Amino acid sequence: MIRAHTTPQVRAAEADLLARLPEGALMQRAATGLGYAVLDLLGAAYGRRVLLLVGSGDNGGDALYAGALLARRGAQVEAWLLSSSAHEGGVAALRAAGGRIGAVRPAEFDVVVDGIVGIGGRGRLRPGAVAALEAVAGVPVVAVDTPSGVDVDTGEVDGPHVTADVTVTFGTHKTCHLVDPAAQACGAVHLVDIGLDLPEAPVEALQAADVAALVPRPHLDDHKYTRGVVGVRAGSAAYPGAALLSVAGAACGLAGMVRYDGDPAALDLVRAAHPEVVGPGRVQAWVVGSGSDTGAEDAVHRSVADGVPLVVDADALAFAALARGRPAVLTPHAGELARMLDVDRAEVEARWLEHARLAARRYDAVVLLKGRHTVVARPDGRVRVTTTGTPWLATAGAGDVLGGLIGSLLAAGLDPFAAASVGSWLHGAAATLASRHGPIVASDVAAAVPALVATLPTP
Ligand SMILES: NC(=O)C1=CN([C@@H]2O[C@H](COP(=O)(O)OP(=O)(O)OC[C@H]3O[C@@H](n4cnc5c(N)ncnc54)[C@H](O)[C@@H]3O)[C@@H](O)[C@H]2O)[C@@H](O)CC1
Ligand SMILES: [K+]
Repeated sequence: MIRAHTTPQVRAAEADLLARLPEGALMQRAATGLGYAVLDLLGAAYGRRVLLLVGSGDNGGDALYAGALLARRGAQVEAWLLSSSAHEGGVAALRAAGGRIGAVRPAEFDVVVDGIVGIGGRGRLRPGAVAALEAVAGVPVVAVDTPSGVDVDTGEVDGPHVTADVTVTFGTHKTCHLVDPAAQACGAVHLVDIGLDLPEAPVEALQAADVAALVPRPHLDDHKYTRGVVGVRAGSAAYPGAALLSVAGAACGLAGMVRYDGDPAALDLVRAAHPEVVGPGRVQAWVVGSGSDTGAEDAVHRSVADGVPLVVDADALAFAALARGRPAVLTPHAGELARMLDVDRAEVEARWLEHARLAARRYDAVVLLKGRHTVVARPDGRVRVTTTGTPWLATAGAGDVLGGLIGSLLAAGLDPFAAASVGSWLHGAAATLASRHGPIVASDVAAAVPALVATLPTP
């Protein structure tokens, strides 16, 4: 599991550790990890030109000590001090190692180390920092802890900021490493363990081993009914494709049986594509999805009345309030969530985390906000971010497959938060597997799920 802690949580853990360690030890751990990560990126130190952008706090201190490490290995290291004060010990260490400090001449650098601000950054970057970033545009950047200029605890971005190739963070991940748009500015994120003892994280991201432990697997004495039956109410005579794709997602094999209870006109098409699908009957979870035409309200009503968990997607989201307080997963994209909350789409896209949490609270249900890094929020504010996927997944019908997949996990017994986060992880990973860097369509994603599940480590 990747866990992202808040700045106050990190500060508290840091204070606890600082009290038990010799002075400067924590920063040495951080700076050493940072120095080696820069070395990794450069391939070698000797003769390489490294520019440190140094702010006034400990983030700059980390950059200076890492610069000293690189200078001792033969790199030409220059520090551009962006504030009237800088970490004194770090400045002395860099000087002692042969690094240069002061006015930086226009020169070509192999890498820029962004030590402007980390978890102590407040508000927009100051003009001097912005000018420095413009002067080094195009040079690969390693960000220290967080890309300067992004909001660490929300993942929001308001104004100029560093766009890093690599971000080296310390002790734990921060929200900005997972949540867009800030996550897009991080590049590859490398975590250096500095020994912090941390509480439960409010934001996390499942990894393959976590999914392997959560994904339902049949027991020796299971039969199709004990593995769970998922029912699909999506599609119509006018929109049979939505029925086919929702069923494709539900019929990936993670539940024991799939029932289709949509428009009878679509049932023949569904059966032709998925002969294993049966007609209406008892289920352990419903998927009420897209293309139900005018039948969406009735479909949500009947599914809620059944008392089993449900997925509410697409057209049905207009009636999501009917599922309030039920075990439900609502699966809007940004535009749909904007309508559910009566705000502009741009506001949702600027503040993913806030809006996903707000909707989960307001609808008293798990909300899965679809995006590059999908955000799954529980009413109590706990969040999982999906980091699997490929840009090729932005294709028609992919959401229908996701809804069906989550429904099958609900039917198999996963709680709504687990079903949504595991389903989203599998959906993204299956897309990557199917795509192999090339184009895909939604049915390819569903078709790749069984092979993907087979590659998961056995827990
Ligand atoms: N907390 C921890 O556990 C550890 C923290 N370390 C480093 O320490 C950093 C935090 O250090 P600090 O608390 O000194 O804070 P930072 O260095 O992140 O930033 C605070 C400084 O930047 C200035 N500043 C704030 N907002 C600014 C803006 N928008 N534009 C320009 N300057 C701005 C402030 O005047 C202040 O001096 C972490 O990000 C990490 O890099 C590591 O050394 C080791 C462990
Ligand atoms: K930084």
